[in-house]
Amino acid sequence: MESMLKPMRSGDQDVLDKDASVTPQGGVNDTYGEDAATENVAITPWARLVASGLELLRNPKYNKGTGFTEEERDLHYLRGLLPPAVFTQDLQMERILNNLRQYETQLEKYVDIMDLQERNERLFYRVLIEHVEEMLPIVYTPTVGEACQKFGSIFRRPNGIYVSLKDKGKVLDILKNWPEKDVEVIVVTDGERILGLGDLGVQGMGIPIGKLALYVALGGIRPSTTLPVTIDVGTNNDSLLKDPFYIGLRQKRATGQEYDDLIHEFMMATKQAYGEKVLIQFEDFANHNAFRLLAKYSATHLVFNDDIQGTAAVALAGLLAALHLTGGTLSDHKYLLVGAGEAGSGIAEILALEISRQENKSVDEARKRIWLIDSKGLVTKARYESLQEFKKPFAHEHPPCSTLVSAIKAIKPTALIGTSGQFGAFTKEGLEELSAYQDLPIVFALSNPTSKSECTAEEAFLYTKGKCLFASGSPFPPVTYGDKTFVIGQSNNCYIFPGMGLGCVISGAIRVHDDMFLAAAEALAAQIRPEHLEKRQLFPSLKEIRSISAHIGAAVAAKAYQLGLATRLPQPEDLLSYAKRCMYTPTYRRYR
Ligand SMILES: O=C([O-])CC(=O)C(=O)O
Ligand SMILES: [Mg+2]
Repeated sequence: MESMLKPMRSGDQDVLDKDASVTPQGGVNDTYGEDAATENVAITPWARLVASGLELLRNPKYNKGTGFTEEERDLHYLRGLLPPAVFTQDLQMERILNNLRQYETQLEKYVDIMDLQERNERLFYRVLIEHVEEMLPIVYTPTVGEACQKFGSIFRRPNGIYVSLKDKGKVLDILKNWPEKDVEVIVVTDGERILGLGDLGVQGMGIPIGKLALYVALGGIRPSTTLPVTIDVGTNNDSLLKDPFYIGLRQKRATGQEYDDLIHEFMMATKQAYGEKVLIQFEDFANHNAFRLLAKYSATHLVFNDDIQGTAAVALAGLLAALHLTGGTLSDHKYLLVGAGEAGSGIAEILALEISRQENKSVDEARKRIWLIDSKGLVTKARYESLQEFKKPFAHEHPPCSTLVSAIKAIKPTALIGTSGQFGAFTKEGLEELSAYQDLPIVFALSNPTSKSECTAEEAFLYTKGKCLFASGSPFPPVTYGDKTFVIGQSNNCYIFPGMGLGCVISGAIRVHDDMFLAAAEALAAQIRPEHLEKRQLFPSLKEIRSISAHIGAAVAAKAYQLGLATRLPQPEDLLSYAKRCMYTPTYRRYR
């Protein structure tokens, strides 16, 4: 009795440590080893504090600036730290937009609006959500491309996690430095193929930041659960290596085992830190890594590659919408994909899969409608041995064609889909040829940003004499040809990934299945109405994107449940209304 009451002396701890039956082991969720730690093991004293005063104003997650009410100013030690006026969020938004519209360049607008994200997160998302068509070209494609090119010069406050070769063996520790422990969506790049702009090294970070801003604004994912990551293994971009303001490792890209080891450590650390259900979106990796990493980690992680699968699903949705105007089915068309990288082969594969489902035939049979042309010409059987794996299934028997025009003449495609990253690849001659033998040729110029588009919207309508069904990856204004004005649908994966993320999160999916992308594409295509088709608009307006994302999220979640990949049980009865209810809204909360 007496011994039980004796206070423990420090020496006793050593006795306890030696006795496995009483040494604390930590629970299953003791990711950071805090519970398992003994007196001899160091841990970090993480703490959560209630912010007040100036700290509250400097905390973007909670700051409301002039939006704090009189009562909140008293309660939270803010009185005197703010000018006397109290603004509504509406008025604050108007002020932000007024300022933004004064800037002459898009890059200035980018810097200004991203600064707002660092000051007042809710106001930032309110502006994005309510002015999505105006804001997307700034925070996202095309301006984000320029922002990445100049990321070192415009760098102000860091956002997200940078994992570099210097951090080998410490990636889990790095994740612990991120203040949020409940992470649901990660977008990760290694910066090697940023849009169509090539290797921008660590400066590719603008892309994960931009994509995740869209996950929140367009897909309703909670901002605190998003994590942008850039893995810096060096860059082969000589001008960046010479740029004094470059913010990454100043070395050539690591490859092989060294590269694979760092990626693997990161992938393992994410699971350890955030569990099985964290969604990881691979973004803007170069071809030679993109396909490999996707194949490798699809089996063990909740991952997808946006440039392969997201772009493919959005293009498929555009093609399904186009059928309303051309008539017939997907298998009545013949597709020529210009550029056979991630997007090109992703589109080819999803198309083949959808055709095989619709027509009840084999995927191989369906692939016969689909042709690829790359920098070496038409992908044919004769080139089989030298082709990269992902192109081989589309190598058909055919005499060689070295130019696009000769391929169009020979194949006579009804849909021409560009993912080449080559500005001007769709020439006047090519488009004229394409429209010579059909009434409504489908022309998708998907390369980003605008400076890499295969043709402009105007060129597409001009050279096809107003016949084409056009969509582009980057935004274009409406085009008037003759007495008709056409609205240009943006075939950009931003229609798909936010809803995909929402669907995964609300269902607690543990793997991404191709059928979830088919479901997403069909859900997007179902949003097309006669008023869109009248203007030959193959994608609904981005103004409706939150509702569209909810539909996509519900369709993706339904598929995840159907496939047994969902863990959030029981399944909600009405997935659409559940998806809507789960979406983040940026109105201010009242603080007590
Ligand atoms: O970011 C975009 O606009 C679409 C995309 O994934 C890319 O072009 O790599
Ligand atoms: Mg991309």
